[in-house]
Amino acid sequence: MSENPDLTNERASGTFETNAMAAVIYGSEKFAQRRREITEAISKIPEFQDSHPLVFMSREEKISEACRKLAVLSNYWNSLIDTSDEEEALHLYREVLGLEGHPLALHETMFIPSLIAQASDEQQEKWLGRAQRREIIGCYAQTEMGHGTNLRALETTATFDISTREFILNSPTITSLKWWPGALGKSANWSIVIANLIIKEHNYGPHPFMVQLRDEKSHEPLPGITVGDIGPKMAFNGADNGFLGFKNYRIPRENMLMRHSKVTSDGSYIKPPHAKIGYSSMVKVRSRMAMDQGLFLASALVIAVRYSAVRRQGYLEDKSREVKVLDYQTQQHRLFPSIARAYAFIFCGFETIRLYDQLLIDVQNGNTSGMADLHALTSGLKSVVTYQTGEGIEQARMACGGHGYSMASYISEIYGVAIGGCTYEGENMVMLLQLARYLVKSIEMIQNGKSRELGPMVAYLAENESEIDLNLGPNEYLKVFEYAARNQTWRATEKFQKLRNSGMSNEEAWNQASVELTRASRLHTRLYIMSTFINHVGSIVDQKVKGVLIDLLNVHVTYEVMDIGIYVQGLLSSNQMDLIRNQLYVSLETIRPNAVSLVDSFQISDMQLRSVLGRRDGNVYENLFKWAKSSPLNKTDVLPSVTQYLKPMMEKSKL
Ligand SMILES: CCCCCCCC/C=C\CCCCCCCCCCCC(=O)SCCNC(=O)CCNC(=O)[C@H](O)C(C)(C)COP(=O)(O)OP(=O)(O)OC[C@H]1O[C@@H](n2cnc3c(N)ncnc32)[C@H](O)[C@@H]1OP(=O)(O)O
Ligand SMILES: Cc1cc2nc3c(=O)[nH]c(=O)nc-3n(C[C@H](O)[C@H](O)[C@H](O)COP(=O)(O)OP(=O)(O)OC[C@H]3O[C@@H](n4cnc5c(N)ncnc54)[C@H](O)[C@@H]3O)c2cc1C
Repeated sequence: MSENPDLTNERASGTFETNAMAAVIYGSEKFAQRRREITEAISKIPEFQDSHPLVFMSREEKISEACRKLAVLSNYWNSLIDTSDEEEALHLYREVLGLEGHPLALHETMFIPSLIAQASDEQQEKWLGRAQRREIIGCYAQTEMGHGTNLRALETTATFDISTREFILNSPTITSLKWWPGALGKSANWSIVIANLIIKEHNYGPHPFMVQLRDEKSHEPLPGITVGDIGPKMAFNGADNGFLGFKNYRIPRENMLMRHSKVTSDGSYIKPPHAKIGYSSMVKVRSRMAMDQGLFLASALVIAVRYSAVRRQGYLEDKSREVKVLDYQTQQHRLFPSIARAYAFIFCGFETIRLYDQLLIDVQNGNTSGMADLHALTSGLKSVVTYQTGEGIEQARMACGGHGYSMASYISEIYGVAIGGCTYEGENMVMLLQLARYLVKSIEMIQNGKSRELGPMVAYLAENESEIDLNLGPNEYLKVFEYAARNQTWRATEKFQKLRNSGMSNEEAWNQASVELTRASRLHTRLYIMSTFINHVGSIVDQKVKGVLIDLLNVHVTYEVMDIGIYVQGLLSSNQMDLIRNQLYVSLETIRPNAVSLVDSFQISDMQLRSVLGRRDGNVYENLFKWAKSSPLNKTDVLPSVTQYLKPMMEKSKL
């Protein structure tokens, strides 16, 4: 069937090449091209297609379908991608397995990265190759039923037995059961387990251990291990998140991951070069999250924008034909700022992934000085990005009206998966407060006359306000944001200090100032996102692409400043606020002809999108009908439940 003419016209009105834009989104022409090649190659392998729509499958079927595809994938892995390239691998996973989770997700995202960052050279020799060849399947078991955020309260113990040179793992209480780890429930046979290291009754706190959970031949749990699936979740139901308990389960001394902390055979403990070095796997995932969430948001927007270009409802001036809903200003206001955010998140994602890779090298060379900065940055970024992604996806769903609520849109699934990110890798509020610690310390440095020692990301906290001329473009909006973030950070810090100086304990003063502190963290992070977006656009060479991204940037900066209006009341007059509001409306109109091309440029395939509404060809209605007819409820005209219950009930009512 040919393309819906409404979408053809939209594409014709685009002022730039989507391949050129994809090269900017994905960091290079080479990677953008590789993505297309991988997608093309996959489309030719019929076994990678869903055997029937995932939304009609039970949880067991989803997990089984994911395993089937993983097994097929193992035959093609080396021919489809450069296996040393993480981004290619993740693209392949997204295409083939989609986003509902699968038994290798944690293997790739946490198990292998933990071995790389935490295992000694000898340990890597023993396990890393096996993991990379997928001879074993691993997971990352840290969270417990009673403890997730506060790692210092974890209860699982690994007690060193000097006589046998083994660690004895125990889960002393019900609350100490590991709870949530992905792939733990049924798939993984090994795990990195985070447990308190106990030597001679001294607790050295949480440390990572390499633990075999299941027999490599029979896959049966090993004696001393209780393991299973935690049940259905809001989304991610293609993954078997699990529980795990230990009863006097022994592992060799060599199974504690010993790149940084060490336990010698006589039970001596060697401290790591940085107290939080064992948290690196979490920083790794957090550093990926802006990119991954940006792609979740992008997926929802591809669906909503394409659908809005074929959905006609109501009239503007021309009463002879209903208009595309994309022509309504309210629809544009609902969707276009999120397009801008998706671009901005992906640009930030590339930056934080690069920073993590550099930090990994630095730490391996003994330099841990960058850890605090990256921890603060990624803590704030994961929190703001996951929250705004959830908001944006929900708006995309509503922008699709009734059909958005149908699983045919697939938006609810994207939403469910994306908002998991508000919780995993550290609940958002808690991570905002981690960043706040860093911001408060920065203010204290300024108060103590040490402004010069501030890092580049917080130097603005020491600056004075300057006059704002909003006709000058994005950099002036950046100054507005700096004003807001600086003011809020000072206010929140001063509140905390005042409470503490009044005699309150440090902890209680912190708690009483914490809402204000999280507000400071959000503003600081949104400033970082804006400045990364501006810098990125500034570096683009292709003038057509750059022109459109400047338009998108204008949507971003005006929308963001309007959104934080309450924090800039002392800086901007109501006339200036009106001016910004009008600039936003003008920017929405400017971006309108490029809206479809901007979402096309994400180059997310129909296979990956799984959305009837978001199809590239725009043939929504006929496929929606086809999709509904394929519902298992439509296999028969009269359901057994009607025969068994409703008919007798109706018959009885007739008497
Ligand atoms: C996600 C990648 C996906 C790729 C997908 C690809 C797409 C494929 C498509 C679909 C497939 C779907 C696959 C999706 C995969 C889903 C993955 C889900 C993964 C989820 C895994 C988990 O959730 S694992 C568990 C995570 N748990 C947490 O994050 C716990 C949070 N808590 C903490 O981190 C800590 O407890 C704390 C930081 C909050 C506090 O720690 P602690 O009590 O020890 O410290 P203090 O508060 O006292 O602070 C002391 C001091 O330390 C500094 N500090 C803390 N952490 C760090 C650090 N990491 N680095 C450096 N410094 C640190 C802190 O700032 C303090 O400093 P001061 O100077 O004293 O202020
Ligand atoms: C989809 C998904 C996948 C996951 N995968 C894994 C995995 O593979 N491995 C693994 O180990 N774990 C995993 N987890 C667990 C996850 O990491 C934790 O759920 C997360 O870290 C949050 O911890 P919590 O559940 O203890 O929340 P809690 O800390 O109990 O949070 C509850 C509430 O308390 C508040 N709160 C807690 N502490 C503070 C504080 N200090 N100050 C202010 N407010 C506070 C929070 O803001 C929140 O509102 C996964 C979770 C999900 C949802």
